[in-house]
Amino acid sequence: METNVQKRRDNRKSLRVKVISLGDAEVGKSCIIKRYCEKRFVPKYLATIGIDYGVTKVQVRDREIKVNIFDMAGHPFFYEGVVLVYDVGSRESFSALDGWLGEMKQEMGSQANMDTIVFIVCANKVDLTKRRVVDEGEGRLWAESRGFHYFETSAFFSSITDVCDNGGRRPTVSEESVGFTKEQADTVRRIRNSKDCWDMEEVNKAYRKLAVLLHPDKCVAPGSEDAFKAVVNARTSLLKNIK
Ligand SMILES: Nc1nc2c(ncn2[C@@H]2O[C@H](COP(=O)(O)OP(=O)(O)OP(=O)(O)O)[C@@H](O)[C@H]2O)c(=O)[nH]1
Repeated sequence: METNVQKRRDNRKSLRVKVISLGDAEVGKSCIIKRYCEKRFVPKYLATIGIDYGVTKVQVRDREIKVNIFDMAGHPFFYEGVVLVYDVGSRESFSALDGWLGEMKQEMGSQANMDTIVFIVCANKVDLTKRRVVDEGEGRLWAESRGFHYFETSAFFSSITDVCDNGGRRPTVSEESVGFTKEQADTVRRIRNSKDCWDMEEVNKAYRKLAVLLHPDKCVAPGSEDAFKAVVNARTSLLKNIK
């Protein structure tokens, strides 16, 4: 028979964490959870109607962690982890992540301490390479500039069983910890999203500053190489037009 001391010791070792998944419809949240919890892929689409759709146990060092995964479903209780999912073939689902974060903050209320929550971003459906429209650099930059962990996932060929190994407090975002500055991240985003022709005056003024900021020798922010090339190309084409 188990003694009380033994029971207390087991309780101390066993932790329960609550995780929610957020993201647009059909990005693959249920499939990721099913795969993680049941180590199998369920290729059927069923619109999520319940709230509790995944329970699993993981061992992290000497601790057993019971992971309960819920969908959003409007239940304002405290979460230790949030899995933000988007479909790499849908820019809309990527752009929607800010809205999901905002909705979550609103739901948690003013006492919410977001710093104690571990955020995981799953760029899902990476197996469908031909329809991919959000590349790794862009997704990683969005996640890492907020101190979130980033994973490329596919319910077909990978799992996110590493997620709980990163448990504990969410790393605070500092320029030292992510390796790039906020200014560098904002500039990479601005340039990569720019569809307009460059204004010559802006380029002439900004080229030197941008080149210093984004040069691959100086900037390790994901996507910075593309951003640097875009700056160089813009300058080159402007110079051609002037000649
Ligand atoms: N190719 C591919 N298809 C996937 C992947 N993950 C999910 N799917 C498909 O995407 C569709 C939606 O998946 P779900 O897991 O139901 O999506 P959901 O985000 O839970 O959707 P809601 O319940 O509406 O919120 C299904 O038809 C899945 O078979 C993936 O990694 N690759």
